[in-house]
Amino acid sequence: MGRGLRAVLSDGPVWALGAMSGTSLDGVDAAMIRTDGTTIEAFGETRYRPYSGAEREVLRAALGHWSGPEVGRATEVVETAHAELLTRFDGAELVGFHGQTVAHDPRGRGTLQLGDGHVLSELLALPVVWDFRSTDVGMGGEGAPLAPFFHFACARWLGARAPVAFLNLGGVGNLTWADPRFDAPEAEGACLAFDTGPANAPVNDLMQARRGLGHDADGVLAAEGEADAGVVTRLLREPYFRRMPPKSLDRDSFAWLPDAVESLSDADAAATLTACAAACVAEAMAHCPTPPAQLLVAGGGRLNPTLMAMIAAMVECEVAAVEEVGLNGDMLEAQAFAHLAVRVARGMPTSGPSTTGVAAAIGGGTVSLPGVPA
Ligand SMILES: Nc1ncnc2c1ncn2[C@@H]1O[C@H](COP(=O)(O)OP(=O)(O)OP(=O)(O)O)[C@@H](O)[C@H]1O
Ligand SMILES: CC(=O)N[C@H]1[C@@H]2OC[C@@H](O2)[C@@H](O)[C@@H]1O[C@H](C)C(=O)O
Repeated sequence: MGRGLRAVLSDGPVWALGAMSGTSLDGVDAAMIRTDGTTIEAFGETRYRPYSGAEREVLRAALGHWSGPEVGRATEVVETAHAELLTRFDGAELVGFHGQTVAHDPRGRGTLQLGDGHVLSELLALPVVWDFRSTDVGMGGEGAPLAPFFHFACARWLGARAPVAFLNLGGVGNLTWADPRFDAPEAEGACLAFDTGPANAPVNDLMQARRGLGHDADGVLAAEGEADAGVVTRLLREPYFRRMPPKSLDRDSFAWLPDAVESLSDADAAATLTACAAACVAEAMAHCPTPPAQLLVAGGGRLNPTLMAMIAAMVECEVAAVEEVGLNGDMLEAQAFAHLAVRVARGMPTSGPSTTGVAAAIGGGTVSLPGVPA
């Protein structure tokens, strides 16, 4: 049996390659993991391919668009970057390709991740699982977050005996509370997940606009400023924070936020937007069914000491980067889509009522096989 087909048809562990282009628009992460879709057996090679400044501008121009020339140009950037990166890996049997979200409106127009998995499948001569979010949205779910069923597998992998919380601080933040004492992530009560609020994206946009920089490196600028409590309070008064989870956000869901810091100095604006991200996390913790022993943080925001200190000051439990328990905080999302690809290929669910709000646990995603026309 061909390697690719074994990954789809057998039920044993396989090497899966996952790729994620996140809402921060910084680049593509890719990672191998050996899994049967339930149990993580090993973590493998990882690689990163940053977007150039010009590529990032093409992606940024497509944000909020559902079709048109901006989307066409951004799709080309996404496909080229993934082709460059994924052809450098050896030994993968299956690929999970998330693509680039440019628009997400689950209760309205749907969700859009750029990049055609069929093209990638032909190029890599491997089965590619892609378009992970559409089915969930089509069935009434939020379409996000999808990493939670992988976080549940991580909680089991690290041998946790009590509920743990995973926080991803990307462009947007998302939280998973997972109880590893359950057998499966879709079991009622095993997971609760949702987007916490804006995380790095507003700070990145501020740095781009005011300083021509991609982000506030090490939170240095935010540390020099003073947060405007009025802006933080206004954000937390948004109806989103009253909604019970599951719930998800678009990258730029709170479009008024940049204007609210317009009159502040660079440092005060950075401090305010960083405090907003931290306050959203603190607000989110109140939704955990039971207090987790630890808040394990992944995503680029964990490398921002100012943001991490603000979060630690606002929440009750211990806050630690996922590296402290042996995971890779830069690659957790790429690994998630490798794990989820195996689940999709094998007909296992990737989301459920407590992670996306979908009516019943379902497996989203399209499987493209090389040599089989789209
Ligand atoms: N040393 C650092 N200091 C401050 N911020 C940092 C640092 N390193 C990374 N970041 C932030 O993390 C971001 C990248 O995070 P990450 O790669 O987790 O996001 P993403 O995967 O694109 O987003 P999402 O999870 O929302 O899809 C950068 O754009 C930057 O804002
Ligand atoms: C629609 C979309 O792409 N959402 C992303 C985004 O980035 C973080 C947060 O918002 C999360 O909901 C999701 O990504 C992660 C990987 C997820 O689905 O779990």
